[in-house]
Amino acid sequence: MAQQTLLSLPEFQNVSTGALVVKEPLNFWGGARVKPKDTKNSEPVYEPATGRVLCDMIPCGEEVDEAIKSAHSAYLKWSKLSGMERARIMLEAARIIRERRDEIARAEVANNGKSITEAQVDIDVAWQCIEYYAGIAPTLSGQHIQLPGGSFAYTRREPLGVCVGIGAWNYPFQIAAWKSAPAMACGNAMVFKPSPMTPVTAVMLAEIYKEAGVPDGLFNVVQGGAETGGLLCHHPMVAKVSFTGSVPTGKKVMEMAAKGVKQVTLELGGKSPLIIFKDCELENAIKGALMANFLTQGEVCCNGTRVFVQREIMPQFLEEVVKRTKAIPVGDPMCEETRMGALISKPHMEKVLGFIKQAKEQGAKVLCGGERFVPSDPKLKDGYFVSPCVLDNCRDDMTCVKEEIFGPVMSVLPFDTEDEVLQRANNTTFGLASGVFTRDIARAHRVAENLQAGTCYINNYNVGPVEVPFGGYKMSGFGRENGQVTTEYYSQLKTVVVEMGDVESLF
Ligand SMILES: NC(=O)C1=CN([C@@H]2O[C@H](COP(=O)(O)OP(=O)(O)OC[C@H]3O[C@@H](n4cnc5c(N)ncnc54)[C@H](O)[C@@H]3O)[C@@H](O)[C@H]2O)C=CC1
Ligand SMILES: C[N+](C)(C)CCCC(=O)O
Repeated sequence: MAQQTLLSLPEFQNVSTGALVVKEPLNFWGGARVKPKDTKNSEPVYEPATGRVLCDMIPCGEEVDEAIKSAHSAYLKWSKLSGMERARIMLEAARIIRERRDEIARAEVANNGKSITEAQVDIDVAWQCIEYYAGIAPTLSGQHIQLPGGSFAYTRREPLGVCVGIGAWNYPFQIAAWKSAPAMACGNAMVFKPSPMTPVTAVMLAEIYKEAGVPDGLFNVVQGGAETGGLLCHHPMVAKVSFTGSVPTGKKVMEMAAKGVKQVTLELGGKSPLIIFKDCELENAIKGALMANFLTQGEVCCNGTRVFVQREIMPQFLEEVVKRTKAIPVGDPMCEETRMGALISKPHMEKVLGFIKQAKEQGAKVLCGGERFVPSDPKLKDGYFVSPCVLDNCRDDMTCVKEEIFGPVMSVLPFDTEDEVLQRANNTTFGLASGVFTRDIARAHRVAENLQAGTCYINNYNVGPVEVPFGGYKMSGFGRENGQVTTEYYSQLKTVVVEMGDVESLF
């Protein structure tokens, strides 16, 4: 099969698994792709569905400084525009993403391994996020405060300056949009570092912003891992770091940012509870449990992986969940019929399989899946596929119930009473999301109030409209993404006090 590169855009729209090769530089600053200075630390990036090398990720070293300076010069121009002017450009970017949706989705699939159907939704969420913050940009305003004697004060909502975004590999394009859209709406510039495993699509977003008319340097992409991330977090010209990833790395980012007293948003992992009461609408609860566990091969931070089911309905619940889990079409992520693609990497696949093995050793029962899956298509034989797994006989003290697996593994736990299940659901250091299925309206709101998590879904799971704030409690992080409130995390308030009379001095 002919190899296709990102430059051949018309063919790219039909690119199939195993065919894409990315050769262009993946850094972007000053309004253009930038070749890395030093290729010696280059790392191969794999296509998860085939195990084939897709491109090389060449980490940025000292060039990070150029990207940050480029962002700063753009910030000086962008921050002087009115909200309406910024909105017009952001709306144009959203329009271009809509137009190029399938092409971006295909690149995302080749790099991440998730199904094309999901990738298309992710790209839709990305343009919706930019559109949403374009709408908010002109509404940003301060307050007028009347003081005695005709004096007054007013507040100005001002940008922070250069913000850094550090992304994870599970939603590469969407995370870049979730971070850049509110940052730009508030008048900031951004330097974004994708995960070294998913370097391909963030730079497409950079090109789209440029085409839409942002000043050169407003949204930049630097490639790299921990070292590059460290350079960004330590840089004196950076005002804020917004991070998505694991708890241990989040702590390091916070420590580095603390040295420069930089603001931080941390969007970390979870081990979220989904509570299914016997009075639920069972069909919806089953669908909810599947949505809570199997999107993006289970590699979703807010997944409801501890599924608490009231004992009386456990048999019906398990029978139906297992039947539908077994029926999930796993395979070529570029095919429209596929509902589950490949995990991000071989080591990650092995880690997930290790969790399942350990769960069995600790007494859990595998009701289905949990094995490496080799699709019949020979080109997928080295892909990182795992059959979706449902674990029964789980106890709260098992590793699979306590730790984030980040794979297609649902742990099911019986419960008897509301008080008991709330106590067990909250018995975790995480607090990203939670869910409850019940027909009892009072119970639903009581449970939502008592769950210690940044989000509680009532009678659904994993819906994420961009209008709604998203973020964690406890060790799942702080700060929020999406929703109106996120402008507060990308801006600062200046108070201006105006004296209309004479100065009354004590001296
Ligand atoms: N909250 C979420 O959405 C996600 C959570 N995770 C969790 O994290 C686990 C490991 O995944 P990783 O991608 O390895 O997560 P990670 O936390 O190591 O990496 C996330 C990002 O931080 C960067 N980074 C790593 N070390 C850094 C440092 N010292 N300074 C600054 N930046 C640094 C990485 O290059 C990447 O861009 C997963 O198995 C999962 O449990 C992973 C991805 C997303
Ligand atoms: C599943 N969704 C889209 C609602 C949230 C994804 C958040 C993340 O894992 O970065």
